[in-house]
Amino acid sequence: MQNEPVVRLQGVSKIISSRSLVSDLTLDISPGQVFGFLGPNGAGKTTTIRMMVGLMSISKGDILISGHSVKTDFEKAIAEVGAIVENPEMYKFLTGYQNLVHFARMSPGITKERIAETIERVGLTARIHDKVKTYSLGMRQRLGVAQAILHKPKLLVLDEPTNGLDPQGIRELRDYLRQLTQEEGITVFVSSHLLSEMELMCDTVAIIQNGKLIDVRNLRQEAGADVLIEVAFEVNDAQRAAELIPGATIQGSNIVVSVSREQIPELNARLVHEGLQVYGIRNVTHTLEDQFLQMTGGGGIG
Ligand SMILES: Nc1ncnc2c1ncn2[C@@H]1O[C@H](COP(=O)(O)OP(=O)(O)OP(=O)(O)O)[C@@H](O)[C@H]1O
Repeated sequence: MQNEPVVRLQGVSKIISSRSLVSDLTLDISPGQVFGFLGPNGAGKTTTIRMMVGLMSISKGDILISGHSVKTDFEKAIAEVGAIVENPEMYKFLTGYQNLVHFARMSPGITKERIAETIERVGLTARIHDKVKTYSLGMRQRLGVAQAILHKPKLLVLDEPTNGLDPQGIRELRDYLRQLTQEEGITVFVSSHLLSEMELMCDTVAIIQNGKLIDVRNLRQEAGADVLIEVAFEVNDAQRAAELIPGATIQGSNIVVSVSREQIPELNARLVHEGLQVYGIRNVTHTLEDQFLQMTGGGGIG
């Protein structure tokens, strides 16, 4: 199916010794994007990922990967996944290329051409015949990603991939993950506790705290006519203004209304036409940062 979600979390919970680590996560991830799973330390990101890739059992609910249940159809589900959850296994005294060839032997059907293509995709061509022990952290990670996508999975899962990378490394990661979605049609699922990185890297971000899903946001919506923003009009008579504008709520001397950008001058004209004084118009849409700061009490972003 064309629009089938790559990942579907259906009421997923993890309970260990009667403690709930993850509660009732429900979420669909559509194909071809970089999807961010954002939350402070201990929020339940790794637990969720471990359930997605079969490293931990699911206490309640189910996870479907390309329509296959991780619970009841694990082989098919996991065939669609490439992941780096713990440090990928690599032989440091072999070259990157030798590592990939060795790894490819374990999965049937991976050709030499596919290995070459994958090396290209992760930008390791220039150093692939050097020993892994000479690689930087970023290069080891690229090799790990190459290993993870050799079998052309639909989903690539990376747990905190920016940890330990310098700003240049983070930038490169962002660029090649984006390219992977375009060139391989793969969906990338990354977790992080750093909002600033997620905002630059991801098309959609889900926020998790204390094991619960707080919000899911599309970060790539163009500011167009169909995007609603919250706008406050500061007026001399909020009561009357609210009567003139359907759906408006009163907040002190302001009315707040969800509108498209194009409607703002229209509403302003209506208020003025009805004899109201408009002292100010402000966009009060909560940014992701507002929300994340509120949620983490101000300490969660880097
Ligand atoms: N096997 C386990 N048994 C008991 N508690 C666990 C287990 N694994 C994780 N936890 C607890 O579950 C909570 C969520 O942990 P998890 O590792 O999923 O968080 P996280 O969002 O990935 O955070 P971090 O970025 O710090 O890894 C934490 O309080 C952790 O101590």
